[in-house]
Parts: sequence; structure tokens; C-alpha cells
Amino acid sequence: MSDDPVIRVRALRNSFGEQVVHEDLDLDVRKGEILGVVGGSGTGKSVLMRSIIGLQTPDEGEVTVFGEQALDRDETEAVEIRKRWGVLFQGGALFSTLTVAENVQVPLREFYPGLDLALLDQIAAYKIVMTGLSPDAGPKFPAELSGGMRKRAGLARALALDPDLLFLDEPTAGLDPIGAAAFDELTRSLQKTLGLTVFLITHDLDTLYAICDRVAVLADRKVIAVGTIDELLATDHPWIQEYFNGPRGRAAIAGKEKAGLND
Ligand SMILES: Nc1ncnc2c1ncn2[C@@H]1O[C@H](COP(=O)(O)OP(=O)(O)OP(=O)(O)O)[C@@H](O)[C@H]1O
Repeated sequence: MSDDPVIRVRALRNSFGEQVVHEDLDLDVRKGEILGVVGGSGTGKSVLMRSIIGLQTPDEGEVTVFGEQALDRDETEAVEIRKRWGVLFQGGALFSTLTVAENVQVPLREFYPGLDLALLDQIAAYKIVMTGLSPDAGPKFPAELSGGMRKRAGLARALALDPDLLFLDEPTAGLDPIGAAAFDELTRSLQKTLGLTVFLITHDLDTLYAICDRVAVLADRKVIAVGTIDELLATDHPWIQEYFNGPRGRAAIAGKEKAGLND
């Protein structure tokens, strides 16, 4: 892991009408880490992600990705940066009228329009298997898949362009505990194998304990703390204490100790 930030956000401000969501928000995401992003509902986790990937234009601030300014770029430059990341939106966000394989091919067709069909099929098949789906999932439509399979299909699409950086928005939401743990394990193993940097929004305490290298906490319109869970626990912010030391936080620690992951 290196200390070079892959994502650098400075003095970010986002608002919707009178509602100020972020004010003077700073954040660094280091190369090769899984950074968990937590915060109460409506604190602006998704808006932060959208600002970084260019789906939301902030009022003020600076966003750098891979050392390049991510805001105010012309379309050609923006495309070059977008090729280097993949995004799994909440719920998977698959196109319902396309098969899983066709969904995975969407970014390939968008960014590399010249690829021939056989190659598109090969790449899609490879990504599908890589995320733990059976090859039979390729010709299926999203409605024919379970929630967990849809998440994996969304992940296969996010990995289509061999990204360096992966954005995951609540990837385990709606999954049963076993499915969620399996998805966490998949995220960790892909991150290690592919050398990914991961920006992971979650409410899932088990995910934070199981796979996140550091956690950033959003509250009061900014990132109020970022660090390992032990470092966060050493702060006295009431929301952080309540979150990690509340009943669910304690259950997550107990679960981790039981699974022998504390080594
Ligand atoms: N396009 C938009 N127009 C108006 N308000 C918006 C828009 N997008 C987000 N907001 C508001 O910004 C705030 C932050 O939203 P965001 O979705 O980022 O929260 P979040 O932290 O991801 O919440 P959750 O954990 O519930 O998913 C919310 O109050 C939301 O209503």
C-alpha cells in the first residue's frame, strides 16, 4: 500500500437549493486500500461518490483522481479517467432489458466501439466467472437472478474495463448475512488479486470490520474522521462512539472474533 492518494478531495461544497450537504469536505483515498465510507442516512455519501465520478457538479472544491483534476475537464480527458474506474451503484443498476452478458458489455461497447462480437463475448464470460457467477448466468436477464447474483453481475460490469479504482455503493444492502459475507470476501479477494483501490459506501458494520483498511466518517457536512476502526474508536465523537460501540457494533466485533479474523 502506498501513501499516494488515488482520490484527493479538498474543500468540497455541495448543496441542493437551501440544503447544504457538504461544506469544506476533505478526503484522501490511498492507493491499494479499501476505504469504507460511513455516516448517517442523508449525510451525503452517495453525493460524495457522485461528485468524484463526475455525476454531480459541486458548488466549490477540488477533486483529483489519479493525480488529474476530475472537475471541469473536456470530454476526451474525462473519458480517459472514466476508463480507469468501475462503479457498482446501489441495487446493481443493471439494464433490465439486457442479459447479464450484454450488461457487462455496455462499458466495453461505450469505450471501445471497435471490439468484435466474439471478443466482447469472451471478456463478458470471463468477468462473469470472475465474480463467482456460473457461466450460465450470462444469457439470463436481471429479473431471473437473485439479489446476490444481481450484485455480482453489477460487479462484473464494474470490472469490465479492468479498472484500477472501484466504487461500491452499499454493495451488501439487501443481502442475507451469508450472502453479504460472501460478497465481502469476493471484494477483498478481487481487490488483492487485481490491486484495486476501493471506495466503499456501506452501513454494514460487518463489512467494515471484515475488509476495510480505513473508514471515513461523514457527519456535520464533512469527513469528521478517517482511520482504522481502532483509531476511530480512540476519538470521542458521539456519533462514532454510538456507531461502533452500540449493540450492532459490538455484535460485529463478536462476529469477527468468532470467525478468527482478528489476527
Ligand atoms: N439530486 C438531488 N436533488 C436534491 N437533493 C438531493 C439530490 N441528491 C441528493 N440529495 C439530498 O442530499 C442529501 C444526501 O443524499 P445522499 O444520497 O448522498 O445521502 P447518503 O448519505 O448516501 O444516504 P443513505 O445512507 O440514506 O443512502 C439528502 O438529503 C438527499 O435528499
